[in-house]
Amino acid sequence: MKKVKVVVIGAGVVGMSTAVCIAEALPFCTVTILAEKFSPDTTSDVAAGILLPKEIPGVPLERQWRWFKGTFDHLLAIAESPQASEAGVFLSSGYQVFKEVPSITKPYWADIVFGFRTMTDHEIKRFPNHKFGQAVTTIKCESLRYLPWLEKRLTEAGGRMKREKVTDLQQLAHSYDVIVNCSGLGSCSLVGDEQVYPVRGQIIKVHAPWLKNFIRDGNGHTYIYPGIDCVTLGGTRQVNDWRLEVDKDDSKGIVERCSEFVPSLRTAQVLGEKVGLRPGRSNVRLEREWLQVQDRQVPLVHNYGHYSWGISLSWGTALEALDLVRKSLHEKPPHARL
Ligand SMILES: Cc1cc2nc3c(=O)[nH]c(=O)nc-3n(C[C@H](O)[C@H](O)[C@H](O)COP(=O)(O)OP(=O)(O)OC[C@H]3O[C@@H](n4cnc5c(N)ncnc54)[C@H](O)[C@@H]3O)c2cc1C
Ligand SMILES: O=C([O-])CC(=O)C(=O)O
Repeated sequence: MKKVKVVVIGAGVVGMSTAVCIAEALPFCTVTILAEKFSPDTTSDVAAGILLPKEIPGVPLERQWRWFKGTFDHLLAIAESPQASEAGVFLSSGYQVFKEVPSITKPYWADIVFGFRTMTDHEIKRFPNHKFGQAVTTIKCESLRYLPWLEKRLTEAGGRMKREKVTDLQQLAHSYDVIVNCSGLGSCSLVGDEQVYPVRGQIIKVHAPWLKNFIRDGNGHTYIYPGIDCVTLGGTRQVNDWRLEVDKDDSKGIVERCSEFVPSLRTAQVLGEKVGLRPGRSNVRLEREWLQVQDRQVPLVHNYGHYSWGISLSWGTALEALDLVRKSLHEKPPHARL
């Protein structure tokens, strides 16, 4: 039987997860990833990798719940397997603290993570500038390990990877039966989506093995995430800022703010600094359209615009993209139904 040719554009956490989901679930498909950049050079490689999303306005909560649940359960199974260390996935406990009591005190994912609770007065006293906090055990997924591990899994499932910048979807549709667009920020030029914009984020990796629990300021500007090889300090959220160079003033600000939480960080050895451009969008675009190519219509599934929550929602959104691909193979295109 002739195999169905699927191409996935993008090799960040969204593209890799989507490609693995399709290749493993639909063995009658050959899956090819085309990407301009692979690990360790994607935005996903810069991510701290904590699973702690915020509500995305305009997306039904039940759908967000599914995206997060799908990701959490998938990564939990890895965290509890002998592959956890190679894949860079582990349980991580800590606090999210707020200067003012937030409007949502119990997020939609409270029943998915472990041990979610409001911090006690005794605990919050450790953070004198903060009034309210949440204690939680969630998952940390380190892309620098996780992406190469997913690449291996994709190859084992028969998938292929090729470095290539895609500029013309029509052209691509001549060679493939299904196109899946996971190009993140690249979607602003690839599909002309004017709703996509960069949100620059800078982080610092430090040697501070004495820190075991994470601390995140509820506004998402300051965070301390202990990881496997180092502690990630962040961050910045600069809207429409395309600079990929490290900004020394940003670094100073990050150390300053993190040291207010943990003074010993002031003298921690710096191991590296990184910048990533988050694919900003008011909501994730996860839908299917049909591309008219001469006399046929090719399904084009979009899965991009994950902003600050790409790791947190990666597997769940990949599962939904897989559903759209599966449906497209059974449905007749609207044009053919006439
Ligand atoms: C500092 C920082 C910290 C973060 N921390 C977290 C966190 O703790 N938890 C969390 O959930 N999220 C976090 N994020 C957000 C997360 O990194 C993003 O949401 C996620 O990386 C988006 O993944 P992606 O695969 O869509 O995009 P990317 O990783 O940017 O991948 C896009 C892929 O598409 C390819 N591409 C683009 N255009 C084209 C084209 N025309 N042709 C071919 N290939 C193309 C690129 O080369 C790349 O391979 C953080 C982000 C930053 C910057
Ligand atoms: O906000 C966080 O905790 C980490 C993150 O997702 C980001 O910087 O985008």
